[in-house]
Amino acid sequence: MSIETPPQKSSRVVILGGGPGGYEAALVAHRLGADVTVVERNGLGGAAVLTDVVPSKTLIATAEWMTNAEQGAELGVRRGESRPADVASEHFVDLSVVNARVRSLATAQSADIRSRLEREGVRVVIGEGRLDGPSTVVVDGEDGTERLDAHVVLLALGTTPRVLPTAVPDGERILTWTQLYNLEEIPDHLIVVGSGVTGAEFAGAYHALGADVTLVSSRDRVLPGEDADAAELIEGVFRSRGMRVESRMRAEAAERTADGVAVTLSDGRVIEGSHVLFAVGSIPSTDGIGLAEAGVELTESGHVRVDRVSRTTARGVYAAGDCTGVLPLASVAAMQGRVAMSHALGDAVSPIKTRNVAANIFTAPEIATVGYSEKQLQEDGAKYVTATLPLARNPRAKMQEMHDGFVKLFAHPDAGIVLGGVIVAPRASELIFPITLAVSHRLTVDDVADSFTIYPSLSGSIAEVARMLHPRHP
Ligand SMILES: Cc1cc2nc3c(=O)[nH]c(=O)nc-3n(C[C@H](O)[C@H](O)[C@H](O)COP(=O)(O)OP(=O)(O)OC[C@H]3O[C@@H](n4cnc5c(N)ncnc54)[C@H](O)[C@@H]3O)c2cc1C
Ligand SMILES: NC(=O)c1ccc[n+]([C@@H]2O[C@H](COP(=O)([O-])OP(=O)(O)OC[C@H]3O[C@@H](n4cnc5c(N)ncnc54)[C@H](O)[C@@H]3O)[C@@H](O)[C@H]2O)c1
Repeated sequence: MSIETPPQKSSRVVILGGGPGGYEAALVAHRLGADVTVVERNGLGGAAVLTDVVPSKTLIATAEWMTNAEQGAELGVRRGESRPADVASEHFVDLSVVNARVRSLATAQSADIRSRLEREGVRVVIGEGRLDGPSTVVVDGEDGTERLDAHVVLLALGTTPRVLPTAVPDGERILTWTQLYNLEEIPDHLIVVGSGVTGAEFAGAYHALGADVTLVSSRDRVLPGEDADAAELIEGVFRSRGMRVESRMRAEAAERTADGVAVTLSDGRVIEGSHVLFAVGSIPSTDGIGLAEAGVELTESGHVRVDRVSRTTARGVYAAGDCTGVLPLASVAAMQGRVAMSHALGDAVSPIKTRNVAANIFTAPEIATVGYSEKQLQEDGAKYVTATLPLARNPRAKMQEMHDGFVKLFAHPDAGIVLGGVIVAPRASELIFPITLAVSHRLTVDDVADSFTIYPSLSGSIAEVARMLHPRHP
């Protein structure tokens, strides 16, 4: 694919949105010689830092500790002299302390990003921005209204939680995930509606923190978009730990009761809990800010239509991140933003390849994936071979009492090129990298199998699965 790269150094760039799609782009544009302004209505770092990635993964750090503590008994850990008590029961979580830590980490990271941008010479304007045509951004800020003319505009607007009109959040009992971090006590019974990645992560985390959890899942199984074996395993783990999963069920409405919430399900039943969390998807923040008037075309779902170098349909206007609906991950948002600025400012650029993106679901165990999924390979009618090794066969996993998980690889049957992989394991997010390298650089299963791994180590299973896929030519 040939890409025109107009030389536009010393351009004025205005970026609407200070999340990963926006702030990473700002740094690149500044380095490429542009005069850069970032307009943000909340805080730098965006939803990623203030309400989504950073707070959820910080909360999950405590949940992970609790999950590990539960395993202590199996490893022979006892508290006190020869007292065979269950270690987990000796610990409880003080949610007010956990959430204070979550909020302070998020605020500090947001402040760090702002100072980094300003130190490098990027101007930050706090206020609500909108387009007035393709090359002017109008900001309603603390100091009144300001018009910013730009050669290049980047829309990095992100999304906000989808809200059901029959279950309007009140921030106390009926919640979106952005409102969870003010809770002072672990809910007695948290009903989580939606079993996508957000719902599954919070359901797992709150269960580990000590809440009773009911997960309302509209599909046959939780995590419908993920590798089927991985999703089935996680649902099994959820159930075996005592979580209730209401499958093929939708929440129709939620209302407050005297001491909690009542959630009406699609089969007419009403389930009661102390709190309900709605994790039913997100809406792009693209409405009412002059996009259509400026020639920026939106898709039916309200996302900004972009090509593989992040151009919108309006000349000089680019878009990055969740507002494009390409792949809602912080890493992808940042990559789209960098690609947009490199393209706009005439630097070398390669179009985004979402095939190489690694992603992780922070349940316990985690699910990490990279490259082609089995579903994509089947839909494309691609030739592939696959092998899976249960974690329980790995010596290190046995030593650590890790029972649930596996390593799975997909490869081309003749050339042996690694096409994709799935790891379900504690800290799978850290283990996936060798497979990411293999997928990105078209390494073969033999390349992976011939590399030394530590004995004993979980990564030994990656080499062993690769060995199982050694192409045999007649
Ligand atoms: C609960 C949860 C957990 C997640 N965990 C992970 C994870 O572990 N790893 C991962 O990679 N991804 C994760 N994601 C996805 C990740 O949060 C998003 O992909 C990422 O935030 C996208 O970045 P962005 O820059 O597009 O948007 P955002 O981070 O949403 O930033 C957009 C910014 O634009 C601002 N804005 C919007 N409109 C205007 C306007 N008109 N004027 C001024 N400012 C405006 C908003 O205030 C916001 O700050 C998670 C998502 C959720 C919901
Ligand atoms: N660890 C991570 O990287 C991470 C974490 C969270 C989110 N994300 C990103 O955000 C994206 C969106 O994930 P998400 O989970 O927020 O949204 P989603 O749209 O993927 O999932 C929402 C789920 O709620 C269900 N649902 C909708 N209405 C319902 C109702 N009334 N009752 C019951 N269920 C209902 C939907 O069928 C869907 O399965 C993910 O694909 C991922 O890319 C990433």
